Amino acid sequence: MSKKLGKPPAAAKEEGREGLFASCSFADLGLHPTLCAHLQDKMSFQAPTRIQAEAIPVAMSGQHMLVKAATGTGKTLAYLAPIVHLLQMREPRVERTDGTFGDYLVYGIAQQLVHRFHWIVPGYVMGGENRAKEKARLRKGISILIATPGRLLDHLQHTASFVYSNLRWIVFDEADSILELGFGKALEDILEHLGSRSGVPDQNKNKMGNMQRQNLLLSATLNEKVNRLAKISLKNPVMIGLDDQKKQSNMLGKNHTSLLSDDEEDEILEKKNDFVEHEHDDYKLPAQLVQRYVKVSCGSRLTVLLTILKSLFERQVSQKVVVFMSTCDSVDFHHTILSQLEWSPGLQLDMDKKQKFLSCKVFRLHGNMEQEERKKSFLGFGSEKSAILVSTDIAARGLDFPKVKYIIQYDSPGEASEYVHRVGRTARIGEKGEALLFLQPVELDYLQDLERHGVSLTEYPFQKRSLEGFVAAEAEMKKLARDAFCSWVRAYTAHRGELKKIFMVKKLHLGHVARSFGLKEQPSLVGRSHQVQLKKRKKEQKRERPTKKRKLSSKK
Ligand SMILES: Nc1ncnc2c1ncn2[C@@H]1O[C@H](COP(=O)(O)OP(=O)(O)OP(=O)(O)O)[C@@H](O)[C@H]1O
Repeated sequence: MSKKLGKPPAAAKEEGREGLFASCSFADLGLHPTLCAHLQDKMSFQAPTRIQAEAIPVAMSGQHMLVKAATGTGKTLAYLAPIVHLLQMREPRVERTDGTFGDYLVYGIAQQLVHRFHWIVPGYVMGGENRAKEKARLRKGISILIATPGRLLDHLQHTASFVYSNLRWIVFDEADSILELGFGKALEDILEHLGSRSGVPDQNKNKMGNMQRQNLLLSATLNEKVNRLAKISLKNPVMIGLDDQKKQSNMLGKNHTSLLSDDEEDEILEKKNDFVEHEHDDYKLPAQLVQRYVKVSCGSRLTVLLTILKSLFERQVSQKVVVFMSTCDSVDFHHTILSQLEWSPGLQLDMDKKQKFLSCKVFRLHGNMEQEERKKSFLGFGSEKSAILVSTDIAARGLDFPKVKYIIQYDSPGEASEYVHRVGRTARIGEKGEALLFLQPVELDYLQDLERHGVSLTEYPFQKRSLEGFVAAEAEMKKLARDAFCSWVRAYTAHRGELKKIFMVKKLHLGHVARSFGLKEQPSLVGRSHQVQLKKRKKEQKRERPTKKRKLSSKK
């Protein structure tokens, strides 16, 4: 799925933008004037973000690079701009028959970036499509190729017309996710095939003169799992965003005076050579993102979801929300509920007066949908001013929908890295954004798991809670609530004979009744008349019990 380039947010909150943009210009970074003009005039990018200002010169210098930066800070352009810069400078001009120069996982952004340089051709091979069509595209020539690992390896092994002898850059965007998806072996095979494993001399002589193959590895959630990929693909990389960690220059050699065995020493050395250390496994999130959780019992989840969505869309005319669910079936069910649920807002029960509970458009996205349907949802949600997207984790990574203000995680994501990418669909490029995680009371320990990765959430002041707080804070209010609770139960008990079979006081859950009066607990100090009612209730219950026993024994 492609990324989209948005214009810089004119009204983005200053606190979000503070520290996001660098004080230099794209030209200061050494990018070609035509490219700088294109970035500014056609894409409305006035200045580079800090991560771009750090990474672009490194990528242009030919060094390997490892980048960890928060979601929505412009990592894509950080590697793509230098690639396009170097390709458009090439003399003689890049031709389609020269084949592929860079592999990376983003297509839409590349299309916009090369607009002024028509001789540079981006393309993709991502699976889910006819292999013959992909082969035909590769035969014609693609200068910048976006690929999924499996499909790329397949073409490297089986498509004779795929020219990659000029390959100069290999970019692993969302490196940790590629590994989590089980593509570790495919990546190793790709690097082997391209002769780009460190320690192995380049097998394919590069027609770009003395240019070295350059590998770049990026993510907002680089964790220790990427160490193996980093070790086999990067040689003396420049590390960006990992500054509080040990730099590679600190790497130590083997200590021959050590009392440890060779195996133990090797293990320690292996750990010391790690690029990303376990104890610094925290993730990068946009500073302006507001993160909260709401504690909801399982039975109230759907009601709370509907209430929150309703209030979000009533609060603001234009509102874009992504709701994450754990499975495709759940997405289908909730998408239907959210898009079709009707209600009568007043007391008018006349069918004609019914209207949609949520008036905005609702889209869905998951892996079991046809490619065409997915594309439609993706483009539809992207272009709406006010809409909901119900999705599985398929939308969690890399997708750049403009103006998403709210992320709801109806089901927990599991891995903390997935949490970070889900919430990263909002608060992009300095915009404001909020995220809400649904947790059942028994799931609250998950918060500690997130804390271990430097992710902290506060509790969402859901209406019910603030009502309870309001009642509890004022003594007078509390008395009113208690009295109201007692008289309500009394009135319930006082239904006349026949109706008692319907309004059965013994079936009431008094704790729930108390909550309906804004009381956290059922009042224990109640008036005399209520005590009488309770005694009556107990008596009735007692009278009932032997009857049941009698019935049971008579059945035997
Ligand atoms: N210098 C810039 N000025 C204004 N907008 C920019 C700039 N660079 C990138 N953008 C825009 O910022 C948004 C986020 O960029 P991008 O998708 O590259 O972020 P990212 O860091 O890769 O995020 P993620 O980790 O979620 O994939 C995009 O809409 C992009 O067009």
